Amino acid sequence: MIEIKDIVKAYSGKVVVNIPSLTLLAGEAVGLVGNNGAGKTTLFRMVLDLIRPSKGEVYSKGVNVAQSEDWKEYTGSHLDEAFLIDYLTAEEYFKFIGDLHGLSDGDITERLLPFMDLFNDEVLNQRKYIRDFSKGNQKKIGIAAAALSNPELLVLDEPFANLDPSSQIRLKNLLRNMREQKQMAMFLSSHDLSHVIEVCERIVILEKGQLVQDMQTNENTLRELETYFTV
Ligand SMILES: Nc1ncnc2c1ncn2[C@@H]1O[C@H](COP(=O)(O)OP(=O)(O)OP(=O)(O)O)[C@@H](O)[C@H]1O
Repeated sequence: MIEIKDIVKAYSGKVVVNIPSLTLLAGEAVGLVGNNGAGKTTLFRMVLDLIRPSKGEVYSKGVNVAQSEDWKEYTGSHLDEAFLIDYLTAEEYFKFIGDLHGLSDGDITERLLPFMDLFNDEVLNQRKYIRDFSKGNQKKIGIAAAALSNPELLVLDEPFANLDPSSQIRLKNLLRNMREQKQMAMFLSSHDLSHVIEVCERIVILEKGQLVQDMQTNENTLRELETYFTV
């Protein structure tokens, strides 16, 4: 589904991402972990063509993301609050995103149903603009909007950050359900090792821009990651 070929991103001559090769299969959930500044967000930004690599290419279903808009049809993403529209209510924003994908109001309502537990009565019918929501609730809005089109690929940067413990568990279960029911491929970054392992069948570790490990998750993965990050 996604093929990263020999990408390098450098700022002022300093290389911040350098990945010779990384492939995500259709329906596969890959968790990206790594310490602050490892290059996770920069990698996502290149996958979503928000920034261009200094060298190399990202292909989505065999097409260079920098040379086509086709991938936008089947890719949902939420990296940060800049993806939201501050001056809309949550409902207006979902309608805006729904319209982009040709969804009716009924479709939108139906597709938001699985998010109701996560929303915890704090997202819909609040009569306030997105800019006035808490960081955690803004994140919930962004994730729901990213998933609204039932994308084949969902890219989320630190989806568990800023969420309270109950919301983290609800989100984890929601992501697992979306994977199972819709065979949605996912590319998620997280500093929460246990949650990301529970959602993803494969974990990739980035360190200083380099891919240092690529592993299938199993019952030992959490211990292995904790050992890796214990320095
Ligand atoms: N526009 C930019 N100009 C200069 N340096 C940048 C820019 N964007 C990112 N960087 C640098 O690239 C490196 C990787 O940053 P990035 O945000 O991708 O890391 P990250 O793994 O997402 O970190 P975190 O876990 O803290 O969110 C950092 O050293 C960062 O300072």
